[in-house]
Amino acid sequence: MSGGTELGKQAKAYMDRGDLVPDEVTNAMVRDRLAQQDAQGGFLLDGFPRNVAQAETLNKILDDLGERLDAVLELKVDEEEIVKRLSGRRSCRNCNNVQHVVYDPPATEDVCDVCGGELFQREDDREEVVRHRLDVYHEQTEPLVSFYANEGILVTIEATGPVDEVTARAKAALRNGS
Ligand SMILES: Nc1ncnc2c1ncn2[C@@H]1O[C@H](COP(=O)(O)OP(=O)(O)O)[C@@H](O)[C@H]1O
Ligand SMILES: [Zn+2]
Repeated sequence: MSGGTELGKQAKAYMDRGDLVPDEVTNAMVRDRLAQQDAQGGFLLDGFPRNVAQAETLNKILDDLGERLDAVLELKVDEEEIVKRLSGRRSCRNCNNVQHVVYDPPATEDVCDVCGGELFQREDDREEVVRHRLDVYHEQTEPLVSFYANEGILVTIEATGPVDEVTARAKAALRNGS
């Protein structure tokens, strides 16, 4: 979410607290993005929808475009593992590379392996905020599991383990639709 605009500043305040940005903001972004040329041959949405209202809006947007979702992928991970992954994440101020203090430690502490820029911890990756994001998930996002199961397009995988294994599991599950 880039800097200066009033809307950007408002959104950042929600994000830093670990709350969802208001639906008007995200819905408009998704509507605009899906209308662009390169989305016509297919698209993958990551982190949207995050609540039932967004899911209903998404169905309307897709109806208007004459499209529909083929699959919704649910990644299941133990909660304490999620806390470890996010609270140990470090992002580069310069090139947006993402590393992890334990799982992908930089050669020099707090220095990006890719560009030598400074690694920092996102405000919302602080442990207290991660735990709040999990509460928000259970309250607002988890209902989408049954929403999409009812639509018959939910695909669930266990997302614990090495990145390449989880990637392989996701690809296989999306091919088989189960
Ligand atoms: N669909 C959405 N609706 C509302 N806010 C969102 C949505 N997606 C992302 N955000 C905002 O952006 C923040 C960070 O997004 P998130 O997907 O958790 O980041 P990451 O995938 O990098 O961990 C969220 O906590 C929330 O404030
Ligand atoms: Zn970098």
